[in-house]
Amino acid sequence: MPGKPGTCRLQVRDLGVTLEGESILRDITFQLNCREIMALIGPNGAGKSSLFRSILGQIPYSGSIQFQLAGGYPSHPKIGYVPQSPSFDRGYPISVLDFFAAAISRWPVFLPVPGHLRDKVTECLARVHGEALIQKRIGTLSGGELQRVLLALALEPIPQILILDEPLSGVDVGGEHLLLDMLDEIRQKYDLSILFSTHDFSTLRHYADKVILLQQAILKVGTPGEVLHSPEFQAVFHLNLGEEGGCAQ
Ligand SMILES: Nc1ncnc2c1ncn2[C@@H]1O[C@H](COP(=O)(O)OP(=O)(O)OP(=O)(O)O)[C@@H](O)[C@H]1O
Repeated sequence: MPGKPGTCRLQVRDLGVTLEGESILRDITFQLNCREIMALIGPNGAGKSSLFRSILGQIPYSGSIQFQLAGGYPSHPKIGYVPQSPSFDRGYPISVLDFFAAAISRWPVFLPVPGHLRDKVTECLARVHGEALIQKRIGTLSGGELQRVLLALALEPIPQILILDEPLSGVDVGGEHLLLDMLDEIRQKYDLSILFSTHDFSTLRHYADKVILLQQAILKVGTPGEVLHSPEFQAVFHLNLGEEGGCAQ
């Protein structure tokens, strides 16, 4: 379901980022509405992660980032963040339960997890249909399973905005659809907005309400069709995806 302008929204205006004297982002203005799924695309080094990091308050920026609740009241949003998939050593001995318990409660990973904490972890994993993963070793999870665990972590507590940095990388095609269907379910169930970056354009039509094409500045914003068929998109990626879009990388 597309976003509902006029209710809550994230408003980014004239955002600029300069790191080590180099301009990374400039003139970034866009709006993310309630329940909207927005995809951020652009070549390597375009500034996608930097934009996320500025919204998260991790790097300095110029311009403004504001969040308004329904009724137009300014507020500090709760933001859930799924970083670019970390890789774990296959032999890493920590279970999903230990990892999760340590992350949400600072419970030491070398102590047995008490019952109430196990129940909490089970409840969190259930939000992503991941209860069955609780005893698996974190290093043995597939790309899609690891993304689900990281997503469950970002949903505790339930945020108003969910940001995912390349959630589809390292996930196979079947897993991609599972994950994106889950994001769609989550935004409706918890009434939140989602901003994610991707290099996979084949899923955009089905899952994104809006797409931003970024290369230091916003080159194009619109529906997936509008962006994928724009001269700006073809110029940046030197390709023509035809009617149905395709898959880069
Ligand atoms: N801490 C930093 N100091 C200086 N330059 C940085 C820093 N972090 C990122 N950059 C530069 O900012 C630019 C944008 O990087 P960023 O990671 O935001 O791009 P991206 O679009 O997420 O790329 P990718 O698709 O490869 O993940 C790059 O040129 C990068 O080298």
